Amino acid sequence: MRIRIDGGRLLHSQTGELYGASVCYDDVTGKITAIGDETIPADKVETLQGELILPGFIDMHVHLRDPGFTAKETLTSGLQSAAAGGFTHVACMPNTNPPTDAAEIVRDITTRGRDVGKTSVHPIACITVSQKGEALTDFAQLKEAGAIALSDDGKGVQHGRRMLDAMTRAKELDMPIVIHSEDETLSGNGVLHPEAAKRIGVPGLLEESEAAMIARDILLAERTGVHLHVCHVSTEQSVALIRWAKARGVHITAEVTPHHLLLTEALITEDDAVWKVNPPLQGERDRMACLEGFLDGTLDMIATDHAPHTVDEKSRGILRAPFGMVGSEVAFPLLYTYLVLPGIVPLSRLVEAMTRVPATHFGIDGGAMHVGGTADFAIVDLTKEKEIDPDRFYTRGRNTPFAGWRATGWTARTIHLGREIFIAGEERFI
Ligand SMILES: NC(=O)N[C@@H](CC(=O)O)C(=O)O
Ligand SMILES: [Zn+2]
Ligand SMILES: [Zn+2]
Repeated sequence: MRIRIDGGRLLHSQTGELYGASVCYDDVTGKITAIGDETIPADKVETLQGELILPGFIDMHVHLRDPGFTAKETLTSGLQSAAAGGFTHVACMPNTNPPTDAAEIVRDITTRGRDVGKTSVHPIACITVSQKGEALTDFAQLKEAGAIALSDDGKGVQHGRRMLDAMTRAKELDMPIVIHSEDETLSGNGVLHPEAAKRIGVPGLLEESEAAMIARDILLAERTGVHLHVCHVSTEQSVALIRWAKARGVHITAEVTPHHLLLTEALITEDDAVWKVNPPLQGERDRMACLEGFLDGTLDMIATDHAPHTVDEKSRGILRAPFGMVGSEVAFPLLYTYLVLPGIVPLSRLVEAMTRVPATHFGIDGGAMHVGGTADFAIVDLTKEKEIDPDRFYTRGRNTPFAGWRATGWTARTIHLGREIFIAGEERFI
């Protein structure tokens, strides 16, 4: 059946302007069949009230916690949460139990993810067996099973020579190495930015631990030619190093999270683990450098680092609670409301960083709107403003410091491969 959506607004990929247009797609082939006006023939017509029809969002960094930590999240709840945030593709990190270090685990996530019938999931497999930082996993088998990239996210690969071996092998197989940059000899048992740590009375986590590791891996990426992707960049020094690496022609990409673009350590005035995230919220100078890096393309894409934990775990105080914040459902509304509306970031930059850019760098079929392309849409309502209420989340996680913030730009509907995977207000099935 050919379905035509009238009354929506599209973002012009060249000019960055919004314009009214009708989009027609086939719900059997899952392809866009026409972009034009209300005269395009169709079997069914739906009419919007000026909502944006954006390409489905792509998030290269989520934690779905399945297998092993299903009290925090399941494939079902995590992918439903992603769909509710307008995402049609997510890449999930391997710090599950068991960790994604073997082909059968990659296949299990892919198969069960497909069965959920929501957002597509692309497993990122471990660099080292059990994420122990020692023996390398079998990259060829992991790739063959469908792993999109390799990472030990949650911790960094501490041993330099082993990372060099990993990059050499990954380059041969044309697989990206995705790094959680943390030199543990510097970060130690730190939990917050040193300033905030002093206020709360917990150990500080040195900002330098991030850039130190990025510097090492840039050098190794230059030597090996691997595609190096840097997770959740948070400091001014890291941005400067990545900018330098790009100028040298190193094959490097980087992501920044909504929380590192919007929050700083100065907000942490009481011992509430809702603020605890790795890398930690940094200083205002770091936040501004991330913003600048995001605007000039040094930080290529937005990734949420959606990291759900249980209410119980997050009630243990900053020292004892696990690191992490949820992100899938609030990413676009927060960035739209607090960066695009005040004129800090152009809408076109935000949208490309959540669509075309990750699609291009990771070879995902999506991220653009053109005839013959995949019918993947985030239909976004810019008129409805509401308060962020974690109790209404689709994710099992409630851990967000943005609770109570007002935002607009909520996803009204998400369409993936021509099928509706989310309608605002739909029932949660967890
Ligand atoms: N970001 C976090 O604070 N936590 C992540 C781990 C990670 O992304 O490094 C988690 O798995 O909970
Ligand atoms: Zn990480
Ligand atoms: Zn992560």
